[in-house]
Amino acid sequence: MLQIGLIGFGTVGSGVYERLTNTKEQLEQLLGEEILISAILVKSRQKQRAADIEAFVTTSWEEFCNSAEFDIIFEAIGGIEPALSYTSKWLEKGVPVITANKKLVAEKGQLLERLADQHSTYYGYEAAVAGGIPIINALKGTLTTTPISRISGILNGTTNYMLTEMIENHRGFADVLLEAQELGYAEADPTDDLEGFDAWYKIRILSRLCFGSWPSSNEFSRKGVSTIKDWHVEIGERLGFKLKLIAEAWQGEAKVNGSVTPAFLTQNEPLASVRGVTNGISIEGDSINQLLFIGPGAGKEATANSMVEDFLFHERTRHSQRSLGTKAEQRKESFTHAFVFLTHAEREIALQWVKKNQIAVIDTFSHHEGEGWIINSTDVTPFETYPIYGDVSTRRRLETIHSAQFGAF
Ligand SMILES: NC(=O)C1=CN([C@@H]2O[C@H](COP(=O)(O)OP(=O)(O)OC[C@H]3O[C@@H](n4cnc5c(N)ncnc54)[C@H](OP(=O)(O)O)[C@@H]3O)[C@@H](O)[C@H]2O)C=CC1
Ligand SMILES: N[C@@H](CC=O)C(=O)O
Repeated sequence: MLQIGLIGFGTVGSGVYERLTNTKEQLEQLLGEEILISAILVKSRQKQRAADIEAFVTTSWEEFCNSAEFDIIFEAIGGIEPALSYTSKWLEKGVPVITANKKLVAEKGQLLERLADQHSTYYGYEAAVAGGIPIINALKGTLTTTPISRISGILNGTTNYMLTEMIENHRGFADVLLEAQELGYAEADPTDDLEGFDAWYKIRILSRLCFGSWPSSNEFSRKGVSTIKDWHVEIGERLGFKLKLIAEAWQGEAKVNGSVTPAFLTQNEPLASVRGVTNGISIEGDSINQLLFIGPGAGKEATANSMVEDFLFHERTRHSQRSLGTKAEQRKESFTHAFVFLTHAEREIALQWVKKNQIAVIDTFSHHEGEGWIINSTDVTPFETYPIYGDVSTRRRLETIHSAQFGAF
């Protein structure tokens, strides 16, 4: 009999319980043995739990550990501690651990993978990136030697859901955030979603799989959605762009670069049509051109499905691993233009700034709160600036129309 331990019984943990219970027969057939959810570890003594949980539920770590001879542990509590100590304990005993905890994987994945190797077991983190999309095991299992030059995507379901609702249904920020929390999409502290931490953990994990080494926390930049104003979004829409929180990592000349930032996408960029809680991931390389993965990025069922499939993947293909010796292809900077937003009071300074730096402004839009300028530069500007993804080179150039203002370049 295969004994299962669940650490955490919130949105994801309870989803894993339901998935295991509802597909028990099928799983037992596949695994060739009976499965039993032996114990569940939670934090709060006060919380009401469903009456029909057929497992020992405890708030005591010691009781949990002594309650069974576990063959597999699912961790869905989040954060670094105590998840790190709990995970280490089971890996050291040679028990595989399946997690959805992207923060722990991004910050301590190197250590935990080493521990798993040393004890000939498995640390599975399929569900930690992009909820229901099987991207981790696709990279490990079927793209093992494919050279990759860039990976990019919409990796946070909460903010994509919020941006979609705010733009398409004109709803307020606080209202949609509350809904995303009620739907179980947001992190325990939603600052992780809003300030881009969640997507930043995920792109660091993907970067490790695509380019070989674990990026440290200061190597990838991060900007969340909290600086975005309604009028930035409105101007972007009027000029035909979609605003998305984009995470990317690419192989530069000397090192791997990475970032998380709100960005404006042209309509024909595949990720521009990724709406709601859906995530999208694009993988680029010479031999594959572009692969796209689109699917649910958060939520109970999708994430629990990934955790259970991760466990089965391990059982079937114990030795699958992306060859981290795969030579990565180099990429240039992945955008050439940016959107600059200025208040009307900043206009004169901005005009002087573009002239002094010989930067071409190729389109503008004026709003009662300020202006949006599309510039052909990727440099840091003194104004609120977001990259543009997609080809804007054929846009109407302004210098002939406004040469008196912008100067002719
Ligand atoms: N929600 C989602 O859509 C997704 C979440 N994830 C990740 O999954 C993990 C869990 O998220 P989610 O299910 O949403 O979180 P929840 O807040 O819904 O659930 C957390 C669970 O962990 C338990 N817990 C928290 N701290 C401890 C502790 N110290 N000891 C024992 N139990 C503890 C809580 O206990 P109690 O019930 O007593 O409060 C609760 O059952 C996180 O790492 C998250 O990033 C990944 C993909 C998608
Ligand atoms: N808070 C996360 C949950 C899944 O990883 C998100 O919104 O994407």
